[in-house]
Amino acid sequence: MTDPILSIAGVSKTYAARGNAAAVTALHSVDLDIRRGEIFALLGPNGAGKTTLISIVCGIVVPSTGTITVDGLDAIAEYRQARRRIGLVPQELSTDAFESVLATVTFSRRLFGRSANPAYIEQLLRDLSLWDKRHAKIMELSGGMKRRVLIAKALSHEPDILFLDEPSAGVDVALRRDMWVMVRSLRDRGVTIILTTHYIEEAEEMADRVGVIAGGKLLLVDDKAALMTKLGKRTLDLTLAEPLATVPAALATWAPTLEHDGHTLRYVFDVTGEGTGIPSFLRAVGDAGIQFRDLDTAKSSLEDIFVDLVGERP
Ligand SMILES: Nc1ncnc2c1ncn2[C@@H]1O[C@H](COP(=O)(O)OP(=O)(O)OP(=O)(O)O)[C@@H](O)[C@H]1O
Repeated sequence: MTDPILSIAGVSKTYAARGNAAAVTALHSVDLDIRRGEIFALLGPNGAGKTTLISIVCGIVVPSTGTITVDGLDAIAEYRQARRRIGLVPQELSTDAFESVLATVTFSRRLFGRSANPAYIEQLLRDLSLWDKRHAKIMELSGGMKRRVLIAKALSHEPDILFLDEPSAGVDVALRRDMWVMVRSLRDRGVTIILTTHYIEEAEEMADRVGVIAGGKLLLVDDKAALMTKLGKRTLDLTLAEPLATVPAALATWAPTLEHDGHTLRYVFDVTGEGTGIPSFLRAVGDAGIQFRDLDTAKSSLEDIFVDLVGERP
């Protein structure tokens, strides 16, 4: 791969035992390279280690082992320079309740040592529909507006990499839509986006590549399309002219099932499997004298793939 913008190598994290709580290993030797300009979705159930990984990259949590390189900079030894490249939209807003929107976002930019750029901040607030609220105090804003402020803060210093931690959690439809429009336009401008999610649809809709994490282990990383093809299954449903009581022995090779009280003959196959395929199955159906009225095919969703891998719904 050409020159990743972010490289995570052998990163583990064990939170030490405290009081009655035992030590927790939240990450087990994670290796991950993020490509310049991609939208990467880190998909995993609660407690998988997503937030821990993001927090390590952003310098909020210290890893137990491993290295992180941000655009060629060591994220620990060259923390300030590396951190300047990164914007983080956390799950919750923790400070600034009494500040105005404009002051908060302007201050965030200064924190990263960037010179003032009122025109950029104005455009950012306009893009996030916050300009009319620029003089409002954070505490006066609705939950959705506070989320928008978090995004504005994360983008205030013009980062090259944007992390979105569970961007859709507790967000209404309008904000979600605005957010995705914005993410796509940021990507078009060359910003690399990494989002964590346990919503499959989000990964399916937005990501160029997907990484599946569970129990602190990165189980796989692949192009979304390749993942769907490689691991995807296809279902062929035949709506039968006459219902069947049992699957005819002649079709045993394909192991189809009967659904809807015998009205549907369902054949599920692995797209990469040997000897599978619709034509041979349909020939066998014809040879067995089975008539059908309709035919429907469907690909498995990322959700089905995830359940196969992780053994639970995200
Ligand atoms: N500060 C901490 N001290 C001890 N254990 C922690 C700490 N933070 C996280 N953990 C544990 O590490 C594991 C991974 O948690 P993490 O928050 O990274 O997962 P996550 O994938 O982001 O989950 P969620 O989707 O629920 O936010 C969990 O078992 C969690 O309880």
